[in-house]
Order: sequence, then C-alpha cells, then structure tokens
Amino acid sequence: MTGELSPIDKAKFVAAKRAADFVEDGMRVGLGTGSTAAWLVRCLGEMVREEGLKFRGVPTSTRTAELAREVGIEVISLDEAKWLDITIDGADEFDGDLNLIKGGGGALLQEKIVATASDQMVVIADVGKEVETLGAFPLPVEVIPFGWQTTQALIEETLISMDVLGRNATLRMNGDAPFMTDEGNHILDLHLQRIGNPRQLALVLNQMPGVVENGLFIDICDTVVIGYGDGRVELRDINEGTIEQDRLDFVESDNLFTDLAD
Ligand SMILES: O=C[C@H](O)[C@H](O)[C@H](O)COP(=O)(O)O
Repeated sequence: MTGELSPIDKAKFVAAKRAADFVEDGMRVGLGTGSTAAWLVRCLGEMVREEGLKFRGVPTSTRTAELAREVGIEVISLDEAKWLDITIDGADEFDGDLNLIKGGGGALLQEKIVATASDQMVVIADVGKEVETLGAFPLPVEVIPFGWQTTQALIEETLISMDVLGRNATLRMNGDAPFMTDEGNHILDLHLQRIGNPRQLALVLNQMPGVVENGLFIDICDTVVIGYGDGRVELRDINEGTIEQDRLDFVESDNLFTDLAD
C-alpha cells in the first residue's frame, strides 16, 4: 500500500511520533498494545536503527513483543526490568482528569500492571478518543473462564443496584469462539453508555470473584499526547493542562510513513 493514510491514522502516527521523543538512552520503557502503540513501536525501532537509541522495552502483549523484536528493540520481561521509567500506550477513551478506558484490544491486564510499575504513563491517542464522561466505549472486564456466566450475572446485578444506565455485559468473541487474552482469560464488554463514578465502579468490579481486572485506568496516566489528522499534536499534563501545541512535519517522516503503510 502506498496510498495516503486516513486522517485517523495520521493522528495516531503524529501522537506516537511525538511521544517517542520521551524515550532516552538507558531507559526501561513499557510498550503498549493496539494500533496507536504499534506506530510508537515502529517509530522507536527507527530511532534504534538510525539514531542508535539504546533502551529496553517491556511489551504489554505477545503482539507488541513480536513487533518490537521485529523492528530491533531489545525486549525484556517486567520482572527483569523490575521498575520502568515510562510506559507509553494507547487508550480507547480519556476524560478531562486523564482517566481512561482501555482494553479494546484485550490487553488491559498486562497494560495496567506495566503502567502501574512505571514512573510515568504517557497515553497516545487521536483526538476522537477524548470524552467528557467515560463510558460510550464498552468497558472491558477480564474474567476467568471458570463460571464466566455466573460472573456475568453478578456484574449485571451489581450494575442494576448501582443504578448504572446500560447494564448488559457481552462476552467478547473471536469468530465462533470466545476471545482469549494473553493470560487465557475471557473479556466481558460492559455497555454502560456513561460512567458517572469511574473510581467507584473500578473498585466494585475488582472485588467480584471471577473478575481479574477492569479497563478503567484511574489516576494512572500523567500525560496525554493528542494527535490530529492534519499533523497537529497537543500535550496535556495531569497537573498543568495543555503544555505544548505543535505541528509535526509530515515531509520529514515520509519514509517511515510509507514503510508503515506498506
Ligand atoms: O487492549 C488494548 C489497549 O488498551 C489499546 O491500547 C486500546 O484499545 C487502544 O487501541 P488503539 O490504539 O488501536 O485504538
């Protein structure tokens, strides 16, 4: 493919490209999962190959691990790294407090463990991911396969008692079979429409037997790099609000852009 990327892919690309500049020699870096994080991994691979950047990456999924190795990034496990300087990852939604919904690609468990073990979490997202209130994107909840229907029923009952708007939890499928996470679990997607109190919901969900983790990331993200389809990028910091607005030079990135599109 040599054609133009869509505006949404350009937005993801510029967010990833700007965030790649956060990575410095010697760092231990959490590498997120998803289409936006894949741009980041490729940008970092290019910096390793062409600029001699030296860092070690901790991938948040087998997909990311494969891509990272492919582009020349040194991959280590979280236990080898022990603690990370930074994690850079995508998101399905972010709000004004930089709280997130993640897990659209099913990697929320490893993503949350890795982000929580990092000094800093930077989210990369196209502007379409910004919301006033979380919840339009179905909230992924990772559950163990044993008794998953009982867990589903328990979640639905609890949502009713919490007076949450949408209440149905659907099992994520991969073709005809249930989707399996890297940890061998299933995902229930909660169709809530609007999450009035994400902090409370995150706590309640994680107290249920059968629930392994939920896709609400509360007080974990420090900075969001927002990409626009015309090449603009904005950095939003949890304490200081917008701290940078810039425009990325597409011409300079043409090679990578074409490589990525191919
Ligand atoms: O499980 C997947 C992750 O949480 C992704 O980071 C999230 O779904 C965003 O993915 P994308 O960048 O493809 O929109």
